[in-house]
Amino acid sequence: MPGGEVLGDEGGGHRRRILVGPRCRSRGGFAPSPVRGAFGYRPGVDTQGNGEVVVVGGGVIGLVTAVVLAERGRRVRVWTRDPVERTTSAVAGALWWPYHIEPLASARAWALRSLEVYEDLAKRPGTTGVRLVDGVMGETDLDDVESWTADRLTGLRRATAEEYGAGRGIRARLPLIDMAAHLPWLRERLLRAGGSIEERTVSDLAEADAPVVVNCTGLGARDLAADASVRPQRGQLVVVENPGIRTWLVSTTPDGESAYLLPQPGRLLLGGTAEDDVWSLEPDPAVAEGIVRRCAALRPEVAGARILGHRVGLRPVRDAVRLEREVLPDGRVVVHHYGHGGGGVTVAWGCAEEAAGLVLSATSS
Ligand SMILES: Cc1cc2nc3c(=O)[nH]c(=O)nc-3n(C[C@H](O)[C@H](O)[C@H](O)COP(=O)(O)OP(=O)(O)OC[C@H]3O[C@@H](n4cnc5c(N)ncnc54)[C@H](O)[C@@H]3O)c2cc1C
Repeated sequence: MPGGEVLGDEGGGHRRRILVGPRCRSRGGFAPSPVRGAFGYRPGVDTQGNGEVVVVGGGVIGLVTAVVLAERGRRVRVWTRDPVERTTSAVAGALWWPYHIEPLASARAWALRSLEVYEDLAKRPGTTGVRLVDGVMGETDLDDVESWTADRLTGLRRATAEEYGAGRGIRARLPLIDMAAHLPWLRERLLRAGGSIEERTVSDLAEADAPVVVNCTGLGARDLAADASVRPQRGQLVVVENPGIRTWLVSTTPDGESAYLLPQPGRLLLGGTAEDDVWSLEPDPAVAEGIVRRCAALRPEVAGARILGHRVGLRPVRDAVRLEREVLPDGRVVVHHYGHGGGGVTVAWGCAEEAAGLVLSATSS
């Protein structure tokens, strides 16, 4: 991993690959703390004031939350079972649009806040992986979109028949994020802000030896927070050589299947599927064939494009994103922040700021 320093790599039960950045090294770093007390927490430690936070989960939600906290002066350690490249977040397309995420009103507000951040990051696309790209969202009414985006979308208008003959749609310039570049960039930003990242699997949130723990484990919260209401929604994508498509396109067929084309640097992503309660991470060849067929019906040049690979991810869907504070019996605070469904990238900055607010109010009261 570029930029970070690996401090430790222990054998035995826990993998412990720890990355720290320059600010962290200069002030002594975050060595892994020994396990203390019945819950791995040292009784009698200041539970309010020392500003230290453990964020469990290093997907887009955990990393952005950690960045916001670290840049607001908190000492932040991220504990993640998987390196960023193997998270659901790394599978995402990732177009800015609140999709399969509830409650919609909050998701839209978080999305609009995140839009501001992404528009700024898009000034440095080569570094951040964020670009503003034109495209068409099918089966969508202009009035509906205008009602919640309040003039915030660049170039928003009805799509012409030439742009989208398949039906009604809107055209806009939206953030399209290359997660292969963006997640490592977020990781570096966190390290630069003094945070650290440790690869370790947590079996109990009380293991974290900090006064505040933020639970950003996505689907992992099923076990970690004993929350069966967060469920997998399987999504499959096909990665092809780009035959020259520069704009994104999202469409729904009359029988409710989705088809989307997202041009990313060096490749074109074709989607997709949304299968509730399916756990398999194996790409299904028949599903892949259907995706290519649906996309080729929209953009015929895709039909012969060389397939570079297949991707599958499990969206952590929930009736509502869980963003709330829980006080443990020993006085420590857990902020739960998971269940972002198909819109985690879209809302990341808005809801991370809200999560950070819960953390900061817990440590300042
Ligand atoms: C095919 C597909 C396309 C998508 N397209 C888009 C899109 O265009 N736009 C958009 O906004 N969103 C999109 N999404 C949704 C988006 O990917 C998710 O909403 C987002 O990745 C959720 O992020 P997360 O950080 O909560 O979860 P994850 O990325 O799953 O991260 C969870 C983290 O928790 C860690 N963890 C879990 N359990 C434990 C444990 N016990 N101990 C330690 N660590 C643990 C994991 O290792 C990981 O680091 C798409 C998803 C899929 C599958």
